[in-house]
Amino acid sequence: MKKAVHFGAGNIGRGFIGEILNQNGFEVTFVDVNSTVIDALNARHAYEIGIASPEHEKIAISNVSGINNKENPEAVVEAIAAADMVTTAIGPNILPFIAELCAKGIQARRSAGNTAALDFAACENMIGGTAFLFEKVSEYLTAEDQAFVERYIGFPNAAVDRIVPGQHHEDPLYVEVEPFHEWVIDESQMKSELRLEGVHYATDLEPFIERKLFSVNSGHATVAYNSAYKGYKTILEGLQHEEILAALKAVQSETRALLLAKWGKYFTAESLVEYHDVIISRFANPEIVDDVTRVGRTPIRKLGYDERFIRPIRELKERGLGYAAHLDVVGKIFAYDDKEDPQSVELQEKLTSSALTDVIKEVTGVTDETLIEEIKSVVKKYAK
Ligand SMILES: NC(=O)C1=CN([C@@H]2O[C@H](COP(=O)(O)OP(=O)(O)OC[C@H]3O[C@@H](n4cnc5c(N)ncnc54)[C@H](O)[C@@H]3O)[C@@H](O)[C@H]2O)C=CC1
Ligand SMILES: O=P(O)(O)OC[C@H]1O[C@](O)(CO)[C@@H](O)[C@@H]1O
Repeated sequence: MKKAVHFGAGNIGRGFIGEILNQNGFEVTFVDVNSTVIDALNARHAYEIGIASPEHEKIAISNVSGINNKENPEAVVEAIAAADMVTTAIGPNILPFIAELCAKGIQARRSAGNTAALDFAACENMIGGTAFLFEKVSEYLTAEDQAFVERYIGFPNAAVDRIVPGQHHEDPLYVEVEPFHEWVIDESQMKSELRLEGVHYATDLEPFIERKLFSVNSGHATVAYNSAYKGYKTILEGLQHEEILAALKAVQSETRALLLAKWGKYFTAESLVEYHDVIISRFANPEIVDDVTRVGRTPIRKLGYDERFIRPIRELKERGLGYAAHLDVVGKIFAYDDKEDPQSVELQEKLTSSALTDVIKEVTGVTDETLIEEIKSVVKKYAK
């Protein structure tokens, strides 16, 4: 049986990556710091996924186990040494913390003379997520290890799309997911010959990951921050408000203009409208209760230079295209106040203790003075 190691036994890990790996006949070892989940995986070696649709289909997942990387890092190294595939879904901020273990796993393969090709795929909401992981892993590799990686280990970028909301069930392993799913891996960066059913292999990931990130993630975040601003608790509640739906459609329209300008070879205006309409219906799935706080989590990350708002704004501006709808959401992200979210607390503290221009520069990385002034004006407009 083929073996996969997956970092992050959370929502997307169990609710999507685990399903695809299981359907492809893999034995999956989940690596996580959550001992409740890891203990349950080792006790049952199985779990269930529920599909959030009127039919409420259930999918049984088997041949799974877990390792707590805090308590048993050596077991993770051994698992990577014997793996046929390694994936992650732990959040972009956490990737640096697993880099050393990944490097040790690679070194263990090299010491054991295991020259079977292996790919690492980071399945995070991030452009160049696996490349970022590789950069961090490289910090722990010697020149000899690097030569080994060059021959046998691939770090293909990937994009995953499935809405898996926060889970509140008695069973810590049960996970409810939307029916839609899409997993794309950049085949040109792979070393292994393994190809999975249910994964789309592309040689040009960039247009597809940008379409996904700037449509699903920018769109969802637009609904979340607008909903938070108006005091709604769930995405579905917020979407009932016509101004919020209009804000989403305005962001989508700017996104289409950018995607067509950059990637007109891949997409038509009609196909993008269809893609965006499907996304609205996914956000409005009545079977899913998705908290605004989940979709709005980590606002400092989401205000990043290459993230879902600042990057499209920069790229639209460079092309002389409109970006008012994106900019409006940026104002509401700065106003986002969730006492349970450490980044939201940090952002609000920065706003009270430092000059606004400095906070904008630090958080967004923007240096264009005109844009900084525009951001300042929306931040002031929505400051509470
Ligand atoms: N939930 C969703 O709908 C989607 C999420 N994603 C991406 O997948 C990633 C994970 O998201 P979710 O599954 O929603 O989050 P989650 O919070 O449910 O899962 C993350 C898991 O990582 C674990 N973790 C945290 N620090 C760790 C460490 N140092 N070592 C090992 N495990 C650690 C947590 O305990 C948790 O189980 C994010 O990058 C997200 O953007 C991508 C597409 C869809
Ligand atoms: O995981 P992040 O980057 O915090 O953003 C949450 C996002 O995850 C998703 O659930 C799936 O991509 C989106 O719907 C949402 O925008």
